Amino acid sequence: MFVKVCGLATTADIDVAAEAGADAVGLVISGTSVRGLDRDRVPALVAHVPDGVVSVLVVNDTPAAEAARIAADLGFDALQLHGRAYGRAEFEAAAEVFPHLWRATALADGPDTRVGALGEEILLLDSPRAGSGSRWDLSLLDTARPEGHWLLAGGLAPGNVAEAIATARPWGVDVSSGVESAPGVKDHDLIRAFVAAAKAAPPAQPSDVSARQ
Ligand SMILES: O=C(O)c1ccccc1NCC(=O)[C@H](O)[C@H](O)COP(=O)(O)O
Repeated sequence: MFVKVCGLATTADIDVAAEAGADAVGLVISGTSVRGLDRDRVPALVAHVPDGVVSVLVVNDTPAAEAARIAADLGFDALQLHGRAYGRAEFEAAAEVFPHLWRATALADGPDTRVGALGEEILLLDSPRAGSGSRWDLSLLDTARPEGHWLLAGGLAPGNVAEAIATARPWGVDVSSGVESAPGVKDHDLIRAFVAAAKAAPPAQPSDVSARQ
């Protein structure tokens, strides 16, 4: 089970996630998120991500091509374009600069659920309110379940991730609010507990596929 911990804010957060066994960590640049980092802090944080852990730049209101340039310049491994602001044209513009794109969307918005439909390497299905800790109706997957490299997100936490994996059968999971002690403040014990619970859950898909390019 591929596990991403999102919205990290300090080098200690990164160390804990990596030591716990997270496969990917997300750093958020956003004018609307409590987890939005001052841009001058991002270079040191991404440089701190150890080899073997996928560093993901997460944006929701930065123009896609600009975000792609930041991802390329700072040496991120992937760029997660989050929300309805990013359509095919934005993905194509970003891919010209930086090819390792992840598409984050809400199933309630009726997106194309084929992984790679907009050229992305990974599809992330989230609640309509990203980063809010809100769960969503996983029965929507019954008629629109993706295949391949897709992550389940939205209101996951150490205590519900195993059940969510069993229901949704994703390739991986993503968490932010559920491993925090307060909005934007990561709780290191919760990160450890989340990664352990997700890794212990029986995989619903083969894990022999890697997201690292
Ligand atoms: O985390 C945020 O604050 C955020 C803000 C704007 C766009 C995306 C954001 N997060 C992206 C993620 O990948 C989150 O981990 C995902 O939405 C799940 O969040 P949560 O329900 O809080 O676990």
